Amino acid sequence: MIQLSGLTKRYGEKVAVDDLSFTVRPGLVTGFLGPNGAGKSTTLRMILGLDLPTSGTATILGRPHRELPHPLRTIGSLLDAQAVHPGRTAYKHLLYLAQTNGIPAARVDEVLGLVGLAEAAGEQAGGFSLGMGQRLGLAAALLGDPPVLLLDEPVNGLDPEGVLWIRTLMRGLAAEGRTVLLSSHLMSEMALTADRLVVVGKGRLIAEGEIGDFTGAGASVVVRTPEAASFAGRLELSGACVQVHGDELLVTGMGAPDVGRLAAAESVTLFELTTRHASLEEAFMELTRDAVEYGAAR
Ligand SMILES: Nc1ncnc2c1ncn2[C@@H]1O[C@H](COP(=O)(O)OP(=O)(O)OP(=O)(O)O)[C@@H](O)[C@H]1O
Repeated sequence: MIQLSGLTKRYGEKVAVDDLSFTVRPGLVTGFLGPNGAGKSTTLRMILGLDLPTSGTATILGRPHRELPHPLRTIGSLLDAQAVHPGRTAYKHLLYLAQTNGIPAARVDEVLGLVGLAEAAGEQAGGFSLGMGQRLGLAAALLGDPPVLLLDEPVNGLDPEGVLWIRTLMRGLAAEGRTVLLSSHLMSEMALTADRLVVVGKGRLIAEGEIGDFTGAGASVVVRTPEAASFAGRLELSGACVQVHGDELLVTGMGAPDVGRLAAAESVTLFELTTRHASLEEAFMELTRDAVEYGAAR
């Protein structure tokens, strides 16, 4: 469990994180989503004790990071996968981390296997591809077998196979009961990976909830009927918003069951009755419309 309460970070006049409060629960993948400059990295750095909040608190299992007796065994993180000494082998890099955190050396081989780097254990990290670097970063995050994981843009720059691998790994870790917080500006990726979303813009909380809450909110119903014009009028009388395109109606403000019931009551023939969910991308754009720092002119 990660808990943020009134978390705020100012850099001079700039408010990077503004009174942010939310809880990240165990057993789920929580997506931390926001446009560039929204304050995601600053928030993650404060959770990890790498930046001090101007005010407010961030706790992991009830304690601020600096008070954790065994940080790596409590929270594993991946912020910048390139932050590895280039001349050190993958094995040595992990061994050093293990030794300085009271983790048995045998765990190094375990995590190297877990992330698919067993073969490359003796290679210098400086020669790693982006994907291998991400795998090594994840191995470090998993080293202490922590109940909480926090990853900043873990799929950035990965090929489709790497993306699928990370997605499966994240879902598996959450299924084991761990708390997984994943930042991203890729809403399409979040739709496939996360159970819950926390959306921020300009440092502030914009929305949080289950993935379905986001796509469900923008749902519309497509109706095809030979009696389009008259049925549209009837729907509007019942409070729905209707756009007519030939024999097709796009209905908002009324769910498919109610549209179907009304059609039955009025003996209207329907050729199609389909709920169309807004994509997460559409929902995200709508939510963050006013919070994009440097968006294209509209
Ligand atoms: N050390 C700093 N000094 C001054 N301003 C900073 C500093 N770090 C971050 N900021 C500003 O705070 C805001 C939030 O930045 P942050 O990197 O946390 O956003 P982000 O959501 O992670 O963005 P991105 O997706 O682009 O990484 C930005 O406007 C950024 O310019």
